Amino acid sequence: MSEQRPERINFRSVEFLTSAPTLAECPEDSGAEVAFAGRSNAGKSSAINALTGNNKLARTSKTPGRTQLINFFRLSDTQRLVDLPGYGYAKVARSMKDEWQRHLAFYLEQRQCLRGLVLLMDIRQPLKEFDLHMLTWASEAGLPTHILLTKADKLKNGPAQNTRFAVEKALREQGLDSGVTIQTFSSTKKAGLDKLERKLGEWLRQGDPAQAED
Ligand SMILES: Nc1nc2c(ncn2[C@@H]2O[C@H](COP(=O)(O)OP(=O)(O)OP(=O)(O)O)[C@@H](O)[C@H]2O)c(=O)[nH]1
Ligand SMILES: [Mg+2]
Repeated sequence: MSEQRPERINFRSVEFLTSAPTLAECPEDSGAEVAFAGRSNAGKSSAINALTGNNKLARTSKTPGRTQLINFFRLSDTQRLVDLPGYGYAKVARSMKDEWQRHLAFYLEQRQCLRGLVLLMDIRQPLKEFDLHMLTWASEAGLPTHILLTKADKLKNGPAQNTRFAVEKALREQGLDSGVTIQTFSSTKKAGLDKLERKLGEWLRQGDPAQAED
């Protein structure tokens, strides 16, 4: 069986595209998009920077809730990465949180170009309420999800993999494991980048006429 090896996506060619205050103001719903979601401070912006090799691209912060706009990054004319605002920011009013949750659910369900969701969780506190909401929405929308257990550098090697097994088991038990893949990750140590790149490449090339086999 001959396997075609499509060209790797050059994540380093990334450029900031636009910020949208609401999902209604997103760029045109065409091409292919992958969104990064997760609780505030989970490391979404750091992961995008590590992936693209550009530490100045997405603003990171020790203060949770730094990313309040939906930031779009362009990889090519038809491929984008999306940094979603963190959820679970204590200082945001309850009504705003509810509003944001509605937007988020709408985006996951309606956005045609959305190929997959990267869901980041701090490896020291995975599967919080927000994460389960996201997994439920993604599952309902039939959206493949790749979980990054971030800040794995904060743990020793063994326990990091044990956490992954525990999360996999919990998802199976809750019937939320369909279409979900999981890996450990560290932006600071650049650990797990290859696996993440492969998953994103798989998603972003879907439906790309340049990659179509005939
Ligand atoms: N040790 C370690 N720290 C990390 C890692 N990834 C992120 N951090 C730190 O965690 C904090 C939050 O990272 P961000 O990337 O800003 O998190 P975010 O999910 O974008 O946060 P919001 O924009 O507030 O939603 C920063 O101080 C980062 O330096 C990691 O892999 N290892
Ligand atoms: Mg951020």
